[in-house]
Amino acid sequence: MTTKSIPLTSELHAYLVSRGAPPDEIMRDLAEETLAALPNDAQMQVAPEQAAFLTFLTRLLGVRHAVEVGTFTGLSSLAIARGLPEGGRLTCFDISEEFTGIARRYWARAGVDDRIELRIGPAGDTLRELPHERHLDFAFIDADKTGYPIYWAELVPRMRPGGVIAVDNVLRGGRVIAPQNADDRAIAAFNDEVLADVRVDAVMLPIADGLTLARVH
Ligand SMILES: C[S@@+](CC[C@H](N)C(=O)[O-])C[C@H]1O[C@@H](n2cnc3c(N)ncnc32)[C@H](O)[C@@H]1O
Repeated sequence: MTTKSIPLTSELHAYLVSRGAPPDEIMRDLAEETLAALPNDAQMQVAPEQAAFLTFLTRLLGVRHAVEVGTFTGLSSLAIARGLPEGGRLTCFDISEEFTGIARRYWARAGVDDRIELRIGPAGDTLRELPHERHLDFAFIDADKTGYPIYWAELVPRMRPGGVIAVDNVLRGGRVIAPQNADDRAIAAFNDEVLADVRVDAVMLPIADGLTLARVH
């Protein structure tokens, strides 16, 4: 019995990943290629247990229409797409053709490219092009941290009642309680905004760098 999440050593993390839903060969290759091609950015990928959780959650919620803000080389989008049923759709938003060029290849290899649409451009602008209706079942926010309040403002009114928004990096490596830069301060303020938002019920989970799940009323 413990009243808080236990710290994960590298060994314990490897155990958790191996006994949870370990990444398959395609996801392992994607992680390896990302590290080789983009060594300075590879840490932006979601953790393997988060990828497994995103697939699980997408299936659990019966998601048919999902959005991702911040696609990078495609690990989280691949995980979400794999959880979609036949006919399900994932719309991805990113600013980088270079990063998402890698994503496109892995979506094709995994056979999910036909259910993913990629929109390139600043998500603050491109999200506004989505229908102004409550049509989204699931959204994952994992882009530039100062943009989170904008993405939240665009997404919440578009979620169907009971739809869920997942938000990554809400702990900022622990720095949310003593912010050291603009991104830390943005996330600390964003977390306060979510807590005060009467349109949602939210929980903050200590998965990887912290993941908030918000259910929209
Ligand atoms: C943390 S990474 C996303 C990681 C991804 N979820 C994964 O699991 O691989 C953040 C991404 O946000 C994108 N990004 C940064 N600023 C953006 C903006 N204004 N609009 C859309 N995407 C943006 C970057 O190009 C980068 O690919």
